[in-house]
Amino acid sequence: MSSFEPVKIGLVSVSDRASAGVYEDKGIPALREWLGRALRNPVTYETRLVPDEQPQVSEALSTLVDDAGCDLVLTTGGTGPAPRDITPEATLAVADREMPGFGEQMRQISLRFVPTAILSRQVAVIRGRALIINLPGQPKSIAETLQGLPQAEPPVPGIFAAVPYCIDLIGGPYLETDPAVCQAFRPKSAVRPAPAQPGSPQ
Ligand SMILES: Nc1ncnc2c1ncn2[C@@H]1O[C@H](COP(=O)(O)OP(=O)(O)OP(=O)(O)O)[C@@H](O)[C@H]1O
Ligand SMILES: Nc1nc2c(c(=O)[nH]1)N[C@H]1C(S)=C(S)[C@@H](COP(=O)(O)O)O[C@H]1N2
Repeated sequence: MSSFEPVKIGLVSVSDRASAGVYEDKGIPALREWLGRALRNPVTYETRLVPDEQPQVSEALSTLVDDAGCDLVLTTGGTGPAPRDITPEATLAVADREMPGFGEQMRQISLRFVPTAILSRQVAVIRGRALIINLPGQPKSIAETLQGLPQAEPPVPGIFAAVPYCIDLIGGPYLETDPAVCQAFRPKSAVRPAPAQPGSPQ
């Protein structure tokens, strides 16, 4: 039994073609794969695969937060400038407050990978006691933005490093990360001692 707090995470893949079955959705598996490596908490996932339609994306986000009780919701896809890219608008439509630093930092990180990073209009917002973050649609961009480039000189922290403390501040569960994947940052005063693991000395 884990003594880390349980967390509920919503994953929303916004893709016309994946939702229509034209291609296999790789967004949700990529999100689960990265989060599964990064988080030590027991996680329950709620997933949605939706087309690029603003009402459907907003509805998915609001029900994941209000009804399913997600602490964190990550979207992938639909952040670009094409007419059907509406994920940022759908996210802002359900926002209580904006968290502009996440989008700013993701575009900076992504510039290290692709010159078209600035084409992503991704946003992050708070709704109730949940954080909602947009990621780009390219499946490989998920690990790129969440993890950054920890081996680069100087290292580029991924945006997930700031997610646990943000969730603390909005009243959510205490997220613990595997430092080999993501070194979460909290001010010293906010760091809690790690819970004892079964089999570890008392
Ligand atoms: N959910 C997904 N699963 C697999 N590949 C994806 C997914 N979403 C995007 N991609 C890939 O990343 C590219 C850029 O993503 P983008 O969100 O701009 O898609 P798009 O061109 O709007 O198409 P669609 O909405 O039909 O996925 C896509 O052209 C596709 O190759
Ligand atoms: N890390 C990362 N960021 C990225 C990309 C990428 O491949 N990797 N693709 C860019 C491109 S080409 C576009 S058009 C925008 C928006 O993508 P979306 O519409 O798939 O969300 O994200 C940008 N950000």
